[in-house]
Formats: sequence, structure tokens, C-alpha cells
Amino acid sequence: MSSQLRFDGKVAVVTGAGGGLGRAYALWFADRGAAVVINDLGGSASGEGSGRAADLVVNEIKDKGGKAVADYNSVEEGDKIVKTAIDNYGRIDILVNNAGILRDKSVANTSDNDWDLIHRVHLRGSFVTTRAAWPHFRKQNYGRIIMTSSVAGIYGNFGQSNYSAAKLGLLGLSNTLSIEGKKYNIHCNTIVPMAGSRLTKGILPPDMMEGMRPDLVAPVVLWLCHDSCSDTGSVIEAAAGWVGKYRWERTRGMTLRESTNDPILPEAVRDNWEQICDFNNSLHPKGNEASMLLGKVLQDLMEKDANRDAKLSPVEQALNWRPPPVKCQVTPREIILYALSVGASTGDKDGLRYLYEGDETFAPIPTFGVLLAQEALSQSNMITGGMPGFQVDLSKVLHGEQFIEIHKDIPTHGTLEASLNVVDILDKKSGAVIVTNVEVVDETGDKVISAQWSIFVVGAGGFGGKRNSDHIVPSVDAPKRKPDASLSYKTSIDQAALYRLTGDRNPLHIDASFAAMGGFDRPILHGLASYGISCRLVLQQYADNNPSLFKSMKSRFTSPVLPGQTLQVDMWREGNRIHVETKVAETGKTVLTGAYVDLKSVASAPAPVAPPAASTGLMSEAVFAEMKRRLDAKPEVGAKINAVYQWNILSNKKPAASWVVDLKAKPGDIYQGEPKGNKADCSLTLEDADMVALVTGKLNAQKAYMQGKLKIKGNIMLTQKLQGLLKENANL
Ligand SMILES: CCCCCCC[C@@H](O)CC(=O)SCCNC(=O)CCNC(=O)[C@H](O)C(C)(C)COP(=O)(O)OP(=O)(O)OC[C@H]1O[C@@H](n2cnc3c(N)ncnc32)[C@H](O)[C@@H]1OP(=O)(O)O
Repeated sequence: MSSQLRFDGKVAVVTGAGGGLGRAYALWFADRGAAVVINDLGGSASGEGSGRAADLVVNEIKDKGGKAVADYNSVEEGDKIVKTAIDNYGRIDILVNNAGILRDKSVANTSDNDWDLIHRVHLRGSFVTTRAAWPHFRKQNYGRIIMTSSVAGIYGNFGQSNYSAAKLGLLGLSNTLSIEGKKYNIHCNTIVPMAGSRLTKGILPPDMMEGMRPDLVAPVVLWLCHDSCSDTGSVIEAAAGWVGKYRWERTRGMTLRESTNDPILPEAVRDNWEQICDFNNSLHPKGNEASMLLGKVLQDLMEKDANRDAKLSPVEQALNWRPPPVKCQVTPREIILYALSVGASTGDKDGLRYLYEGDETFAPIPTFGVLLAQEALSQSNMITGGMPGFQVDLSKVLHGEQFIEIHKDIPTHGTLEASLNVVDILDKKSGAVIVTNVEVVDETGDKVISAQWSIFVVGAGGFGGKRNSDHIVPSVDAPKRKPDASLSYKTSIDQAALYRLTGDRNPLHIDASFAAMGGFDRPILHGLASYGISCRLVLQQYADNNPSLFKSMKSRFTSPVLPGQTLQVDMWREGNRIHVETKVAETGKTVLTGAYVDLKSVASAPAPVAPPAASTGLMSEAVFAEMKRRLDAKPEVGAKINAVYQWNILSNKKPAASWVVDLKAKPGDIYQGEPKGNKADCSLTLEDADMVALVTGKLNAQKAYMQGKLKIKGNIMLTQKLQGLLKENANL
């Protein structure tokens, strides 16, 4: 016969030991030599009332010569229960969390209190009592804990939503404690008992109660708490003299994607449901095996990716690459910095529209969208080693072509998402052209920008790839006639240094030694800087500086621009398409070819403007005198006010007019003369015709304004109003 399992010298704490299972555990422990703390509040199955059930059990043990002490604390104050053990026996070795109550109700009738009470006693009670015992277990490098779960928790039971949730919670608690306790020889197991007790009295019939006596479960708990039992994290069911063990079972499942880049769709889950749920060859994961299995799934996918990539040519690998979408932030700061870097100025007509977030029409120059799309290229390190397969030498990278289309106004604040897709890599012999599409969506998923890059990698051709692509948005040659309009912008020597701050930090644009590696004498200007400058001048010429008239822009970069050179933008209007060719004025070399800006509509059709070099730019004395004469002619008292403007008009000479007006005046009012209160200096109250005359003194005044000789400080909304008015009165 095998030796008897003994607990001599051990101290066991059993909660809820005044009756039923707890009492049975306590009697068995005492019988096998342990000193036992008999914890019981007393009271009924639903936790009400109090009595001294614990005393009866203590007496029963003592009568048999055993050691026991009573404890009447609630498990909600489990530290006091543990203190009873320490105070009386100086230690604690075993803790059986057994105490519990019932508050059975169907879920709809379960009150917050019914829920909380059950959780407080079962789950929280076991937790606080165990936490109080834990330091003692750790110190002595020994501890045995039992959590009490229930078939109601494992399988569910009508009317026990609170109880079953708490009971399965105890299993989770036990799982974690068995892991945390391992290195301190602290074992934690879960018993799933079924026995006739105070809790089941009245639920089970008497003969069942007898067949399911608690003392038929207690020996299982004793074994689990013995030194010689190595189990921890086990779940053992015991009832009526039958004992069994639980474990998790999981189907093999299946991976619903072929590559780490693939998404999975609900339809794929539906279509494979049978296999997902097939328990043939099932697995029984333990502990962290489950996460290891999932780790293996990912590893397999990555190996598959690698194997597949290994079989692909470098070009195919690059074309298969789908880097994750990236976030791009828009704030006025980025918009303003971009506008400055492509030459917008507060001295320009409508300059504040791009440069001042307080302006009512504040908006980005549309080509700013390229910067947002470019985030997908930068953050994926596409041309700095991030793209698999086709490798790129950064010092040989030139911007070949650019296309952008704006589908929805770019917000002035917000977060957008950009995703890229390499659509072709072309072999041009003298170089390779990487064609990349980028889509930018806003927070609602609406498409805001489509962009296309053609990146020319000098010297990377000759790999045997195709020469042409259907995916490229084509450039379109300008008409053969003389340009309809031409505007110029002299770039600053620091144009590239400024443009870099918008995001493209390619050293080609600032570092002479790096530029030399690409075969350039000096750092060259970003292609996108020339692109943005050209777009800005087209909008000035044909869109009244209104960025929402912009639809799309395409350009090829045929020759580099050096910072400090003057860009001359020649334009031809064909319907809503403005063909563009940009050249360097100093050398006559074309730098942007096949370019066009498509507008939604053309704001006005001004007469062809001669290149600026031909203009004197000065407001003539005669125009100034005429303007002043008109301004000095105050409206007559009693005249109807058609419009109210508040403009301060200054010239390089002296104020053109200094008026005092009623700030409350509005169109339709009768001009009463200078008001007494509520007045503003240096403002004008003019009838429309006079206002029109002011500016139609005409192009000369406008040009003077453009060139900073005539400064108009005013509200931009009013500028627009004035422009609308000008259009209406074009014949004046
Ligand atoms: C963070 C992500 C950032 C994205 C990357 C951008 C990084 C930026 O920092 C880089 C820049 O801004 S660089 C500055 C702007 N770009 C330039 O200055 C390039 C100017 N272009 C050139 O020098 C030549 O056209 C050159 C050198 C490009 C080609 O000249 P050649 O080798 O003499 O070619 P050519 O004989 O004229 O033609 C051969 C075939 O190539 C096609 N091709 C020519 N120019 C092209 C161009 N710009 N783009 C695309 N394809 C071009 C020709 O059509 C020809 O092909 P095919 O015979 O099939 O028609």
C-alpha cells in the first residue's frame, strides 16, 4: 500500500469552511495533520445573516484531536483571514478559496448589485485573500492555492450570468497565478466541484445530495495541495467519487491569406468556416503555446513571402511591394511653408490667401498635395533602401515626371492617409524610370489626391525591362504658336534650402559633394519647386489665384534648374487646359516640358500679358492724379451707398485719401456725411463706380500694386468682392 499523504506541520486556510465542501476540506486536512483556519461568516446561501458555523467545525476537529481555529471575516477582507493563520500558527501553506454565495436570476432581472455582490465575494474575495497569502508563500518558497470554479462557469447555466462569469474569472486568475508562482514553488489549481451543500440544498433531490457528498470531492483537493503533486494551472472536475481533468482543445484552424500584405475578408471567413471549425487533428495548447502557434503563423507567412520574392525578378519584387499606408498631417504651418518655398509672397495680389491662416480664403497652393502624397514615398524609404528588389542609388535619382489631381479640397487641418503602389519600372537604357502611384484619402475615406511620380535613376537602365508603360499619365506638347501669356519668377539662391524644409531632404539640393556624385557642378533645385512655382503663376494668370479652380497638373522635368535662376513660365490656353513650358530665362533652356494645368474653369480671360521685362511697372503721375481726383470727390450727402469698403490706400507718396466713415454703414444706406461716433480713419466709403474707377485707373494701378509701389491693406474678402465687381463693370 502506498504511503499516506500527510500535511503535518502545514497550515491550511479554508474559506467558507462552516459547511459543505469547505467543511469537508477542513476535516480532511486536519485529519491528515494540518492546522486549519476555519473561515466562515456564517449565514445563508445568499450571504445573509451570521452565525458561528465555523465554531462547530473547529470543535469537531478539536474533538478528534486536530488543530483548528475559527475565523469569521468576510473574504472581501481576506488579509484578516490570512492574519488569523499567522497570528495563531505563524505561517500559511495552503489556501483553499472556497467561500461563495448565489444570487441566481435571469440576466434581465439581474441588478447591478446582484452582479457586483457575486463578483465581490467569488472573484475579488479569492483575489484579495490570495494576495494577502502571496508574500508568505514567496518568502517560504512554498504555497498551494485552490480556486473554486464551476460547471456553470465552464458551460453556462440558466439564471447564473453573474455566478458563471465570476466562476470562469477564477479560472483565468488561476491560470495567471500558476505562471507567476512557478519560480517560487507556488502552485495554483482550479477545482470544478459538484456536491450537495448549503448552496445546492433545495436544488438537488435528497438521494442526489447523498450521492454527491462533499467528502467525495475533498480528497481531490488534498492531493492537489500536497507537496508531491506537481500540477499547477490544472483544472480538475470532481463529483460523486468521479475525478477528471480539463484541457483546452483548438482546431488546427487555417490561415486565410497568402502573404503578410494580404487583408482578409468576411467572405473568406464564411467560405472556409467548415475547415476553421474542423476538430480533426485538433491541438491542445497550454500556457503561452497559443501565442507561439500564432507567432508560427506569421513566421510561415513571412517565409512564404521571402520564398515567393526569391523567385521573382527584382522588378517583380518591387511591383509586388505594398508598404502600409502612412499618415500625413496638414496644418497651416505646412501649407504656409510650402507656399513660401514656391515663391508666394505677402506682396502678391492675394498673397495672404496662401500665407495667412487668418485669411478667410486661406488654402494651399494645389501642388502642396504632392507633399502629402510624397509622405508615402518618404516614410516607406522607397528610394533609400525600403523597396524590395530593384535597388536605387540615391545620388543617381532625378525627378523625371510628376502628375497630381485634386479630387476634393485639401483640408487646412487634419490627418490624411497616403498609400503607394509601384506600377512600372521602365528600362530607358540611359536610366530606369520607376513609376509610382499614390492615393491620399481623408478621415472619411474620400479620395483627396491622386499623384504619380516618374523617378529617373540615371545609369540604372539596361536590365532588359520594357521601355514604355500604359500606366503613365501622358505629357502633352504645347501648341506651336507664341505663348498666350508668360510670367516669370526669379528663384532665390536659397530656394532649395527653403524647399528642403517641406520634406524632401535629398542632399542633391544642398550638398555640393553629393551633387558632384550625380554629375552636377552645384546643388540643383527640386523639380517640385519649379513645378509649384509654375502652378502658382498659372493660377495667377488664369484662375484669379483661386486654388479651387485647379483640377490637375502634369509635367516632365527635362533639365535641372539652379537656385537663383529665373523661371519663365509660358502659357497657352486651350479651353480649360493651360499648356505650360517653363524655361530658365538666363539660359533659355526648357526645364518643364509637355506640362499642363487643367482647370475646372478659367476665372477670367485677360488680354495677353507681355513678359514683365517689357513693363516699367510704375504707376504714372497722370494715373495717380486721376485716382486722387476721384478719391477726393466725396460722395454727396444723400447719395445711396452701393457698397462699403474699408481699405487703407497708401502710395509711395502720401495717403491717397483720408476719410472718416460710419463703420455701421451698409449697402443701401444713404450717405449722411462724416459720422460723430463709430468712425474709422483712412477708410473709404465709395459708390461702386468710384471704386471701379480706382482700380481701372486701370492695369497700371494693378501692376503698381503687384510690384509693391501701391500698397493696399485690406480685407481679402473685399478684394474678391472688388474683383467680382470689376468683372460686372468690365465695360466701365
Ligand atoms: C521622397 C521621394 C522623392 C521622389 C524622388 C525625387 C527626388 C528629388 O529630390 C530629385 C529632384 O528633384 S531632381 C530635380 C528635378 N529633375 C531634374 O532636374 C531632371 C531633369 N531631367 C534630365 O536631366 C534628363 O531629362 C534625364 C537625365 C532625366 C534624362 O536624360 P537622358 O538620359 O539624356 O534621356 P533622353 O536621352 O533624353 O531620353 C531617354 C529616354 O528617357 C525618357 N526620358 C527622358 N527624360 C525623362 C524624364 N524626365 N522623365 C521620364 N522619362 C524621361 C525619354 O522619353 C527616353 O525614352 P523613350 O526613348 O522611350 O521616349
